[in-house]
Amino acid sequence: MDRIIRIGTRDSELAMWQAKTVEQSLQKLGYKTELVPVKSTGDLVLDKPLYEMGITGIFTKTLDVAMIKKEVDIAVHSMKDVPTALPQGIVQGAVLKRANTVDILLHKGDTSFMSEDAEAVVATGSLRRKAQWLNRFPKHTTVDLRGNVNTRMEKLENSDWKGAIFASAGLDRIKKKPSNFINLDWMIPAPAQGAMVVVVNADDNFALDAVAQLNDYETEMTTYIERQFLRTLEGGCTAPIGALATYNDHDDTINFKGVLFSLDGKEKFEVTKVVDIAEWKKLGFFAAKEILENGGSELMETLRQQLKK
Ligand SMILES: NCc1[nH]cc(CCC(=O)O)c1CC(=O)O
Repeated sequence: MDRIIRIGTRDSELAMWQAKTVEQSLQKLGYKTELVPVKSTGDLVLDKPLYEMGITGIFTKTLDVAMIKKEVDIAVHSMKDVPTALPQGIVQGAVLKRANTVDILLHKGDTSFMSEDAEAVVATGSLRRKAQWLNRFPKHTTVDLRGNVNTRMEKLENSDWKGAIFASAGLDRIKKKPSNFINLDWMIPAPAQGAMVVVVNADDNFALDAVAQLNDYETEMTTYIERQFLRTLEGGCTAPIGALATYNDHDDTINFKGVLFSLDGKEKFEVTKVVDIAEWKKLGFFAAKEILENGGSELMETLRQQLKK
């Protein structure tokens, strides 16, 4: 146990909280650790929408390089920011027990704009959130909002927008969730939202053994289903896709809901499934196939054209 496990992390408040949580768990198991904060391009490049940069791995790229160069031994990520295909030589070591998966709207006290016929401006940098918001509130407009959680809250404060959309988990973790929020329980979260993943160099058995002890099997399974759905649909583009799988322990089943939207939110494909736990390995694949075979593949092709750089 003498080796020090170097934990790579982005340097935002949320990322640091997540990495420290992993660090504490490893220390409790008796491991020596060191935190290595790294600035990532996701924080640095803020003048262009993320999807225009053509990389899904915008948040993870810098840490991937640090891993491959063996500057760090493991890295902690918000799992929803991690591309479905990991770089060669890097493997998933553990998925931590999932937190709240819901998206929330932060507002400024007045929520009367949340009606069918009101006009309002709501901020989000996510295509998935934008499409689902416009699907529900067709008369609203959305504006792009990026940066880490803290920056986005500040921008909302200094704007005339009615509200902005966040993942509850991010604000809960850094204890910055204000009282003026609404749970968007109708919005389907990003695949793996609310889950943290620890990635490890594939040839590092010491770190693999250490990290494996942090894995939560239920979260590993449900995020696998959601990311398989995403991977089967996406073909390498950041489309408006949501997915949520939950496990019911009373009858040993999985509930799954997956959605695909057009950018303006007007077109919507949805699949809902309840299956026996024995069928979990292919659930995401079959759900995606169902959408693709019912018109979803045409929409995916349109999205690929629209999002192409
Ligand atoms: N894309 C940024 C990001 N990545 C992970 C989280 C929060 C934690 C999570 O969703 O797991 C956030 C912030 C947000 O979406 O508001």
